[in-house]
Amino acid sequence: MAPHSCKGCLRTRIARMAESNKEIPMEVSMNGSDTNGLMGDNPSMPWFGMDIGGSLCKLVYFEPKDTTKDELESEIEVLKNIRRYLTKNSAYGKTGHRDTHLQMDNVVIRGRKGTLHFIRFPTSEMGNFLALARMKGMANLVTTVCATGGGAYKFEENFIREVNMKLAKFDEFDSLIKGMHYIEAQNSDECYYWANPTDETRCAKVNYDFSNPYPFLIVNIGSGVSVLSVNGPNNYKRVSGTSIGGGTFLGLCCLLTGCNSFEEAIELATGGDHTHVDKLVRDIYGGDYERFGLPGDLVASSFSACCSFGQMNSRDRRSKVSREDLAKATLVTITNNIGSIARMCAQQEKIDRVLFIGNFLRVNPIAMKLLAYAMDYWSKGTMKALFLEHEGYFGAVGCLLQFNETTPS
Ligand SMILES: Nc1ncnc2c1ncn2[C@@H]1O[C@H](COP(=O)(O)OP(=O)(O)OP(=O)(O)O)[C@@H](O)[C@H]1O
Ligand SMILES: CC(C)(CO)[C@@H](O)C(=O)NCCC(=O)O
Repeated sequence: MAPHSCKGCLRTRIARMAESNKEIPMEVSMNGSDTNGLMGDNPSMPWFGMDIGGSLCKLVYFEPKDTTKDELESEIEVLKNIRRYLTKNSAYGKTGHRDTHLQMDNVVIRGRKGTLHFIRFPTSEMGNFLALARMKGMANLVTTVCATGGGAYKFEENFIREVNMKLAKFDEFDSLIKGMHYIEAQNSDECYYWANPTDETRCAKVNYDFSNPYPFLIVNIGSGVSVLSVNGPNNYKRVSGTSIGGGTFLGLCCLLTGCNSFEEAIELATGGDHTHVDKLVRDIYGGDYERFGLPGDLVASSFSACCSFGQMNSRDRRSKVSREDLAKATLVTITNNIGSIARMCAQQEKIDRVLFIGNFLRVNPIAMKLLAYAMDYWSKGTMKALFLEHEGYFGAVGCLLQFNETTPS
């Protein structure tokens, strides 16, 4: 589908309103000037980018701040209400959240200056989201929304049927990379690494200058994990992936501990000790396995302490394991596995900087520090784990940027 140009869009809107016998609002005038915040060849407001993933839907909303008094006065009520609703609240229903700490002011998109707002909700709530969008009058706008992620395909029909919205679909990895470069260039504090990741007293986030990025590896930890080798702005390939990702962590943690949310899982893990659950090299060797550089405190076998006969029999040992320990062991198991795949991919691609992103890293310093340590240790200091503040939002930003730039599918 070719993206709308301003006038084409206006024509389509009027035609669609006429087709559906809707009253054409006064604000859409027939002389070709659309007063709903349109300028030049830009698509009509509101500008959204959506990344509809397997677990979370990420919604980026661009709020124009350069609107003239005249434009503001003539803006239709529905648009005003949507802007007010999105920007004055930080929670939407029971499960929608705006990450206010990530908000970016004074950004320029397609020549318009404004603020980027970052909103997320579980993809399982898509039905409620569409009902809310309808209630807020979105169905009367006849607008196109940029979308990426698997859900852009899965829910395309629902958007048309329920809110009269067309999805301009963009590839999830093209969007991810474009969004990542855009945000990184706007925000000098975006990229960082963890210094002294294993020392609680000295451990710190340190700013990293990523202005000369190529080549680098992206490890996107969402529900599943994708590994991309990036050699230039439009030159990348997906080199690997694993189904054992953020969704696996949350699923297993809920099953093992009875917790009900990602936040609860992370909170439990923070108070846990994985060595009560895992078998370490020292449990097998009595110390380090020096010849092959395996330190005694390395996990030799995940989750296997609970089923071995040592000083305690397995049932006694299991009864001493807390929910916190199980959550921590799950987090360590999944994270180490991802770290190991990342390192092998980096080695194969001859890349030394690995950018870990995705919402699995949200409020999750344990995983970030483990990844930082693992990359450094196993590469003998030659590889660096990097992180970005807007960890899970790049796809949504990237597809918003591509609107009108290329022809979406
Ligand atoms: N509030 C939350 N609710 C659910 N999962 C969360 C939450 N916060 C962080 N997560 C973690 O983030 C993961 C989803 O990350 P992300 O949004 O990057 O991926 P996705 O786009 O849903 O998945 P995919 O790209 O595989 O389709 C979850 O599996 C979970 O581990
Ligand atoms: C299927 C996607 C790309 C959807 O974002 C992601 O969940 C993923 O990369 N999963 C891992 C698939 C695999 O390589 O085993």
